[in-house]
Amino acid sequence: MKLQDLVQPLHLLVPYEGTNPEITSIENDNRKVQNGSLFICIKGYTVDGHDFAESAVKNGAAAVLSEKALPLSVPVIIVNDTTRAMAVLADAFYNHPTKKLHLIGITGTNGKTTTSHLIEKIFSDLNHSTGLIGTMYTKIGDQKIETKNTTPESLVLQKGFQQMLDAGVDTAIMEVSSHALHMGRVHGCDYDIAVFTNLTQDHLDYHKTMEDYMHAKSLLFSQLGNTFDKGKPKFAVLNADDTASELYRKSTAAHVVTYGIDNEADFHARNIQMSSAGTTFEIVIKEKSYPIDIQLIGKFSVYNVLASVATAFVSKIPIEAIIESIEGVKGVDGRFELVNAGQEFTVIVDYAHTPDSLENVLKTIQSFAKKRIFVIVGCGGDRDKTKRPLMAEISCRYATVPIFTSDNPRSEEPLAILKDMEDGVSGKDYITIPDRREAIIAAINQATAGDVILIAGKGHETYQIIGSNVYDFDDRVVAREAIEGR
Ligand SMILES: CC(=O)N[C@H]1[C@@H](OP(=O)(O)OP(=O)(O)OC[C@H]2O[C@@H](n3ccc(=O)[nH]c3=O)[C@H](O)[C@@H]2O)O[C@H](CO)[C@@H](O)[C@@H]1O[C@H](C)C(=O)N[C@@H](C)C(=O)N[C@H](CCC(=O)O)C(=O)O
Ligand SMILES: Nc1ncnc2c1ncn2[C@@H]1O[C@H](COP(=O)(O)OP(=O)(O)OP(=O)(O)O)[C@@H](O)[C@H]1O
Repeated sequence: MKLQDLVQPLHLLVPYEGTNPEITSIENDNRKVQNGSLFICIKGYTVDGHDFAESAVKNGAAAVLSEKALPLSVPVIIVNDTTRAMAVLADAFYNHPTKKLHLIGITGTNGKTTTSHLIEKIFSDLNHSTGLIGTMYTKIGDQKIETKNTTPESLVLQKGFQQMLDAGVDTAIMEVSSHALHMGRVHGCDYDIAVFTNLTQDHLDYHKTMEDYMHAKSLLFSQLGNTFDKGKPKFAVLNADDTASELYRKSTAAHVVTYGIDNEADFHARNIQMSSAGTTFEIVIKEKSYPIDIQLIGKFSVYNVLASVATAFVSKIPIEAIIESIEGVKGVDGRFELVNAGQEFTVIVDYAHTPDSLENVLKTIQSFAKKRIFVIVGCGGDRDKTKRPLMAEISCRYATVPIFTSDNPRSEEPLAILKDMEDGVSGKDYITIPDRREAIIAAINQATAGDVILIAGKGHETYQIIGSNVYDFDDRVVAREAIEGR
């Protein structure tokens, strides 16, 4: 693609009419630049990409996109915000792939991964070829690729969509983080359906206030309403029981459908009955009631199911097929996952790492636990510090034996993170064991028949980040070894 054509969608104040090289790739990392690349300078959190422009040109860059004038031998195109411009160019370079996909975006504090997996299951059970982008991995057809971010940056994202099309994928389901929305990573994605799960405290290290966090998520819904050229209606699927939905309703020009339990909604759950094996309820749609018997537990699972049912329903999948598919879901990796090695007590590994999700999971455990509840919990380093005392307080409120430990301390001192947690529970009973393996072993060694142990925070993760080192660590493996070694 010629440079002048490529930069046209940027609608530059003064259109670019300089030399017009053929652009063979777009890169924002000078180490990946090849002959003919357009190098985009991004001011990062650790380094400034503008400092690598000269080296990019040496590596073969045919042009550079920058936020300032640079003395280079190739054309330099200047824009105010290279990150946003990169999203527009990536979409154009890969020929607007999301216009050819049925694209579903899911945002919210909790439940994005679970809901996206449920939706993906429904579509693939109906022989759709699906793609999935989220915290656990990116899936393109049958191939799974490890990811660094829940929502990758725009170049990776748009290339991924193009690869999906090449692999015959027709439906892409993606988690959309508030960071990605705020940074403009998903700018240019043509969503068909945007789903909101819920909004509770998280990521205040980045967003600073809940208002800013709530507003960032609204961008998905305003973006949804802006494009009508796919020849089919667009839908915002909102949680009627979460007050933030009001803002998202106002933000979008798309059709709004709601789901809920406590308030009236287009997809309404009633007669919810929970056991330790699963949940039954009725889904009421347009005054018709459909019974469903799922293998997931907790009120939060009912919300995730309702959001998935609503999304599939507005995608014109028959309700009977949707229900059959969801009833077949046994669980999602690292979400309320049982570790069973023949022991007489229950061990659950769950990804709950926000106050709200921890409380939901502990409440659910409380509803069936007959004896003591142990919780092993930590808080991530270099992340929202205000969560720490709250996570500790919730643990002490619901668990008989709260054990505070480490969870990816990163560059922070583990004991300092634990101190922040302890500040939320002075005078309460808890145990502090900084080493996560020792904490798990201690709980398992103390447990007796009928107890429940929740190992919270890491779910599907298979590592522990201490300093800048990444160590192999899987709560499920450690728990199994501890049970076998008892
Ligand atoms: C704060 C943040 O968002 N950081 C993201 C950012 O990294 P960064 O700003 O540190 O980048 P940098 O290393 O300073 O580099 C700046 C520029 O120089 C370039 N560079 C750099 C070095 C070099 O030798 N040559 C070169 O050209 C880089 O390619 C880049 O373009 O760009 C990286 C590549 O796109 C991201 O992976 C990284 O996300 C990190 C891992 C991160 O933790 N992000 C969090 C805040 C995040 O986005 N989280 C959300 C939600 C998670 C949740 O819901 O729990 C997510 O969607 O993941
Ligand atoms: N709808 C929900 N409401 C509240 N808590 C939930 C909900 N769904 C799941 N959870 C809890 O939150 C944890 C994380 O769930 P999930 O991975 O689906 O969320 P997520 O939004 O993808 O999280 P992240 O953005 O951190 O990746 C689960 O392990 C469970 O404890």
